[in-house]
Amino acid sequence: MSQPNPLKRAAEKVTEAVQGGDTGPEDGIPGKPGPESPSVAEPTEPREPLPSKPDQSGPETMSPTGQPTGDAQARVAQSGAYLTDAQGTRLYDTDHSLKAGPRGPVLLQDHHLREKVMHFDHERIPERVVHARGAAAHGIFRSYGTAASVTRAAFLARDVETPVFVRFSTVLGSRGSADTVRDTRGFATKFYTDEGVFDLVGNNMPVFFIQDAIKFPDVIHAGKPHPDREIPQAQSAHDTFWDFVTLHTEAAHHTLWNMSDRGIPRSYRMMEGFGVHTFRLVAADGATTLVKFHWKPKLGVHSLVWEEAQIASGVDPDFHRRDLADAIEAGAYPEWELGIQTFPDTPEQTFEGIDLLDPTNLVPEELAPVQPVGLLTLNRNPSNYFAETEQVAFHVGHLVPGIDITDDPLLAGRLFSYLDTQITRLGGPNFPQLPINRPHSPVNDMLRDGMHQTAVHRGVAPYRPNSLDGGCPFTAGADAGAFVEAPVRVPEATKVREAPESFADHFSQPRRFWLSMSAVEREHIIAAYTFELNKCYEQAVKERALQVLANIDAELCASVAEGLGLPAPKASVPLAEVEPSPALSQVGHTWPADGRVVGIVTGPDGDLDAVQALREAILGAGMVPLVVAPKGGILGSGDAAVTVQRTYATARSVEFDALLVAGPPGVGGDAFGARDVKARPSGAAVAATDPRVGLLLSEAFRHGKAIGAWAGGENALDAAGVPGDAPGVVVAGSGTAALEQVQELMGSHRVWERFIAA
Ligand code: HEM
Repeated sequence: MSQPNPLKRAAEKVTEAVQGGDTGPEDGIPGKPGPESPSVAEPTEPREPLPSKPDQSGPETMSPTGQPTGDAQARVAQSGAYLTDAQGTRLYDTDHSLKAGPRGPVLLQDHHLREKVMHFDHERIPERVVHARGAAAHGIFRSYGTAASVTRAAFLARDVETPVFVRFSTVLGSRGSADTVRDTRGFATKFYTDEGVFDLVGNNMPVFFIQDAIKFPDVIHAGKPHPDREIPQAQSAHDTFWDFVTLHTEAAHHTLWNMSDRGIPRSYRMMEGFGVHTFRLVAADGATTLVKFHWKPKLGVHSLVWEEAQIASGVDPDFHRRDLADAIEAGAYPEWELGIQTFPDTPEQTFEGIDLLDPTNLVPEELAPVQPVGLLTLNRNPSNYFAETEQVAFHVGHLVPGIDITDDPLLAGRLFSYLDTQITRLGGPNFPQLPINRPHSPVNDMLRDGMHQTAVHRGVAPYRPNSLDGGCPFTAGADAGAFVEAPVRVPEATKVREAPESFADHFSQPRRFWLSMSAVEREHIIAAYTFELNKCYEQAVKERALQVLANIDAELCASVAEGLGLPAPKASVPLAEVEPSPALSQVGHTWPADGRVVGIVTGPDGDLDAVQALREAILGAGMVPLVVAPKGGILGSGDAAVTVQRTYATARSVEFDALLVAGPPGVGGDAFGARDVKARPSGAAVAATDPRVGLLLSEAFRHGKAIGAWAGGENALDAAGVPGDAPGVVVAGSGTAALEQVQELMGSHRVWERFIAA
């Protein structure tokens, strides 16, 4: 990555987060006046402002046109040295209700109690009906100008910088569900352009379950917990999900993506994003081009393995949220290139036989290369989760001149759904006035009043034309920067409730995806189907699922059938002849190790000088070192002192991309703190290894992580049953030599040879 080495504070920061080292802000609230308080006529409390944390600046007031005024008075209204009630009256006590004597009943007249509890009672708003669980960040999008020939969108002209807000999410789970469940991930970007807000509301998969939005309530009903017991949470491994996706075989492609490693990303920072639908770009001269949007992560596309995802759901349900926030706070800003695949805007709207209006289709990059058009950098965490991440309102209808829609029937329903749901979720129609949703370009609408109106509109004639308010604002043509719909011809047709014939092929695209996978990715897919279908109770659902798989690939079907203990059916349609698309596989590419997490496992008697040198080397390489020791605190003293970030009890393999095992100064020393374990096992080799370290190492080995050891650290490998000569296991003469080899191994993300299928 291009930032200066950013990770100096990462390790300490992570420690603070885990160990609760951050004691939080001071409240700056003055104490209640003592008995000798002077009379009200002589205020003697300090007049100079005390430090006020957290920043409670109120929202800025809005101009009549809905713009922030920057009015300092209004912002000060919710800050300052003194705690006040909502009306700005200073409080002397907020811990005791007003009572008739200390042991007496609480008085109804306690207006402060009522206000405080009333507000608390209404703190929650409905969670999103889908994508409820999410994490977000602010950033900048800088365009390369390479799209300027096909779109007149000003933010895509050369070297334009546009502020953005990006929210990542899971789809099925509730707001408090775990991050690492198997699911599609949302990847929604709000561009605050000079021409208005553009939202690219995409996913980390390029295809969708259904072809028509009218089925969206159905597919979500099927995926959400069962309505009787409200289980399972954030899971597709249940009967109703599989019932739906096997009855609606158009879902076969997206389901296959969900069962692949894409369903369990390693990090939001390491996910691709897709606009899914085909959009239409409009150039300055009015020429139109069909286009699909792609986000390509600079750190590469990486996934967890299923066991890691399951462990993380328990040991750190906030795994992805924490990863994103920590990386940004440490200055390791995640980056993605925005790219476009372009297609001629023909009346058929197909490309190489692929129907571009069918959102269950992707176009292989080998047929239409992704052309980079700009760089997204996320560089600031939100300061308030509710105000920003929860209240942000994305909408596929937030378009700017130069970007238009197509007749994809799934997109049509979305154009209705987002605004509609936000009226309930955000409590009325004025949510565009919330700070996170405000455009950065001037707003001069004629929308008035309504719940939570914060603008103080002036004038008497909110209609156009008028002759009272100085005439009326101009409406602009395309040449003056207006959004003008591309004048696309609508075919003459009869009204029907039907899908086009070209939407009927549900299996050739999933077959291409399957054939494009490496052996190890196929093994993961088979395991995922087998796991999920074994969680279903209904035999008929399992049998139908096998029929869908038979129509994709015989080997896939036979392997899953074997795991289910059922016979494999024959395909009921001819299997399509398709060319694999190597770009779809995550294996076989080499990626930078930037931002990766390397665990250094040591004990109190470990080679601390080497550990210290290793930390520096890891930081210098743009990665994050985390020292793992028997307990928290500081190991050693003086120059060799090493801060511990993870203890043996808290470290699990999922958190690390690689492990380095520090040897003791003298081989045979008690480097791994077995003394801390009550049930210490006997036997010389085992005695040197804490069983929790054994678990960490054996997990890391199973998960395909690169592992290095030096100066006796290999004893711990032996004790954990990790063969020193296995692929991706390095025993070196020094910590830095081990790191060098481990770093190279990390380029391919995992040691794929360790997986059975490889
Ligand atoms: C290509 C298909 C789709 C994609 C890529 C997609 C993506 C997303 C994303 C990323 C979000 C979360 C936005 C956020 O972070 O706030 C979201 C929310 C939502 N989506 Fe979709 N979605 C798709 C299809 C649909 C369809 C067909 C409908 C309805 C007909 C729909 C309705 C919704 C609703 C109601 C929300 C909640 C919005 C809110 O409460 O603010 N989506 N979708």
